[in-house]
Amino acid sequence: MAEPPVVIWKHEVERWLRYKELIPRLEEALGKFSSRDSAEVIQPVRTTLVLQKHNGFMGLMPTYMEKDAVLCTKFVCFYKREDGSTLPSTQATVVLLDPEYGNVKAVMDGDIITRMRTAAASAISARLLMRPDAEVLTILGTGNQALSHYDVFTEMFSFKEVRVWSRTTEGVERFRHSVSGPVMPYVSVEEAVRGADVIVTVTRCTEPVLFGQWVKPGAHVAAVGACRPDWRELDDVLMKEAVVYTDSREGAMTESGDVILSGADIFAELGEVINGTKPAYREKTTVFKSLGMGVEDAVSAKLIFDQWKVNANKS
Ligand SMILES: NC(=O)C1=CN([C@@H]2O[C@H](COP(=O)(O)OP(=O)(O)OC[C@H]3O[C@@H](n4cnc5c(N)ncnc54)[C@H](O)[C@@H]3O)[C@@H](O)[C@H]2O)C=CC1
Ligand SMILES: O=C([O-])C1=[NH+]CCC1
Repeated sequence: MAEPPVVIWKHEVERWLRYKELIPRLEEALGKFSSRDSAEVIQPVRTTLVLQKHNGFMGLMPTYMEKDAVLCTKFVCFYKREDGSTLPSTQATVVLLDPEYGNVKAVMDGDIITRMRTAAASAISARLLMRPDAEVLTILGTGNQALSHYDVFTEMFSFKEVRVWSRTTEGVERFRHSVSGPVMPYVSVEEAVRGADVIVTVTRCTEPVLFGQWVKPGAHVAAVGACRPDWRELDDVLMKEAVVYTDSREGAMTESGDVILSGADIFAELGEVINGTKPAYREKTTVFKSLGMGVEDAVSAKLIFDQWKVNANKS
């Protein structure tokens, strides 16, 4: 008989999920996804329900990795919050199942998973697409994703300068006091991004906040927010001038306002660069349009569950 499911809450997810182990697994999973081999990864574009009354959405993100025996789904609710709202803008739960029996093995907090795997995917994009001599990183936004992106980008790379922008002085000050290293605060987007080699956009904007005319030629942009077909973070100039990479073509063509409304071409998936089937144009201006994929949650959940099991058996 199947064991009852375990519940792995936030503090345990924080304990067992580490960028050092997550990044190589994520990179491998992105490559498997882009190989379109159904024995490696089956992951449809997420199903999204509109929560009209609450100005939000629920995404259901199932993934099956036959060879790795991983069956997983995430439920993620995300909202277009009013300014000043204290309600969370994203909440997620991850469910790991046994693919043979169909029983639930674990229910996990999905917030930390979402923060870390999203930041890790952006860091992989930067490792592949930024210029090797990149010195200046700018983060637009100061919320949860901004914090996880700061952590992994400063852990993986040695930027000489890290800048952060928020619409308010309080936002940048809060961010400055939450991170463990140096950061230069900005309240003008243009000043924050002029001369930057890498720009991360992690806002809840629905209209463009980053304009191509401010972006240094050859810069790399990891665009993480704007995950609805009518939401934008980047303007048409940037989308059309840059070489556009994404996590999933189907996902981007269905959900990304930056791709759909600008009419920009998608050059490649990150997994195709990892697999060596598409080039990384480091010397050109590049955009990685991230929507988030179930396979990223699945490899994170397996990593956490395996570590949890080893350690539960010890005690
Ligand atoms: N690509 C992916 O895999 C994922 C994308 N996301 C998206 O990333 C974005 C950030 O997520 P979190 O950091 O969790 O949200 P958050 O609510 O913690 O932070 C959002 C940030 O955007 C700022 N902001 C809000 N409205 C704005 C506006 N109109 N103009 C400029 N800045 C504005 C807020 O002040 C805050 O700094 C959201 O759009 C979310 O949907 C979240 C999870 C995964
Ligand atoms: O992949 C993900 O979890 C999300 N993408 C956009 C909002 C949440």
